[in-house]
Amino acid sequence: MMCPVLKQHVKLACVQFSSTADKIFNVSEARAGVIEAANAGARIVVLPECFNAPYDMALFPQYAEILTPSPPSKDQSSTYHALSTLAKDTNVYLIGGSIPEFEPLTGKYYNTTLAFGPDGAGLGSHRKTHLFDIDIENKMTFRESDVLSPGDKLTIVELPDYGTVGLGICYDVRFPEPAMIAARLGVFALIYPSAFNSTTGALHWEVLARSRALDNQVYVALCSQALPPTGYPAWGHSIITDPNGQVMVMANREKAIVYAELDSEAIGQHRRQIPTSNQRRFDLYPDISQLCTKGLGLD
Ligand SMILES: O=C(O)CCC(=O)C(=O)O
Repeated sequence: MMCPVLKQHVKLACVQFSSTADKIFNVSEARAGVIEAANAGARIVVLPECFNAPYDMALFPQYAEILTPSPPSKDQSSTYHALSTLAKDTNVYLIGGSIPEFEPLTGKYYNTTLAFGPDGAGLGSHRKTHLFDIDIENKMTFRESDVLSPGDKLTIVELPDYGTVGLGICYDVRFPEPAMIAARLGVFALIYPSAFNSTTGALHWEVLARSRALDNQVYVALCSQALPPTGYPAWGHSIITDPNGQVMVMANREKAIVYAELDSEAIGQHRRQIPTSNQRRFDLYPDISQLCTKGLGLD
């Protein structure tokens, strides 16, 4: 098992805001938030799930973009390029929330996050692997799979100044296995652009963030959309937890930026104090990080 390494202290920010029907406005909101976070000293900045479009499956195809590093044609808006430029302008590692993706070869749609380095280069992408299909009577029904296809790989991205992070999107946080695999392979943080809702957010948001952190003794960041005046009732409460499962910071439901200093010593310290990572009984159950290497983080 690889020991997670955070090479140096780093300030991480979650930029929480709500998306509207106006893509240009949404991208400008993201830009303003990332600039503010960078000016406050953040070097890893995270945006919410579906930040450039309404979180509404019926509208996904209308907002979806082909994700390509090649320059956009004049009538093709490109969130890819806006994010790449933003990372470069602000000198941050940018985990670009998620955006609706159209894959022209297959005609499929995905919910996809993009990661960029401070030079603007794409570092990796993650297509949501577990689609949000739930039905809680009279409270919350959602079926991403009506429109979206699931991604078929787990994603670990290297941020050269700091180490590696595991990426997931929102509902992915409910699944401990990918988080565990990423942690065993040495990530210092699990990062999930998200948009829970009033029903499941109240039930499970904080406990999921804390569980993934404590299970794996790594940092966890969930960056949510804020609660909009109408439409999808995003839970907000962007949260960063430490490797001991404690909440370092949590927003309310309004627009906000939350910050936490990730300490390069903290993971090792918590692992020495409560050494579950060395006490696993692989004679009784398998080490899933050894079983699953398919597509892992390698675009
Ligand atoms: O897991 C949940 O309760 C919410 C998930 C969600 O909102 C999403 O995946 O977009």
